[in-house]
Amino acid sequence: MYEPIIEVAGLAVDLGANPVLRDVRLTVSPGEIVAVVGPNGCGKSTLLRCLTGLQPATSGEIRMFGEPPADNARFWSRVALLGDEPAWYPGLTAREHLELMGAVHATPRMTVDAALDVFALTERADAVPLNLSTGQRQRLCLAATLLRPSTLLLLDEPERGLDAAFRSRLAGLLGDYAAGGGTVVMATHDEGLAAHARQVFPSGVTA
Ligand SMILES: Nc1ncnc2c1ncn2[C@@H]1O[C@H](COP(=O)(O)OP(=O)(O)OP(=O)(O)O)[C@@H](O)[C@H]1O
Repeated sequence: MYEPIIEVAGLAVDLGANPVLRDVRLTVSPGEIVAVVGPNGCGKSTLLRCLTGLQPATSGEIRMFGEPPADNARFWSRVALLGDEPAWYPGLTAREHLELMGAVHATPRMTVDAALDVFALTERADAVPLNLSTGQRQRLCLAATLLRPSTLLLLDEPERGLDAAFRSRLAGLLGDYAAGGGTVVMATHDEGLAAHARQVFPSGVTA
């Protein structure tokens, strides 16, 4: 049976007096990779926040896995979010941050050593995040997001700080995730990442 993971209809969001989103329509099926694209300020991050339930809609309907998004354990057991850079735990190394992620999830998608390898952090595993470069910190964020079990990735500008080679590698990693049955929705300015995805504008118009 056809069961979309995400259904958005008539979504409108006002932030203060600012009409940010109007009449957004979006349907996402399992295994899809969707890139939310468009210029700065067009509402990409706002749409992603609405999908998590962290941003209330002014009007319209959002269904995630068939029900309204809810900030609860059941929702977050299926959804892995990459948003802004997180607050880091003082004194914990890159490896220890990943070990924490592995420890709180019964079935991580990969081992810590594999995540360090995939995200090219093995040589810097014993550094604290604040002593990593911007791109290395972003790779650590991505490693933590991909290590935890999920069926839906919501990624806000996953390319932030990454060099061209790693952006290309990321496209492959997201393709592998989708090939394994996962679904990806990302806001991105990266044409390479978007080229591997179905592109939508926050206005709901398909590219
Ligand atoms: N708290 C707020 N009050 C009023 N307007 C806001 C608020 N937060 C964001 N906005 C505005 O909402 C609009 C959409 O912002 P959003 O971050 O969703 O855009 P975006 O498409 O993700 O942009 P970018 O490509 O720069 O990341 C912008 O015009 C922004 O200035």
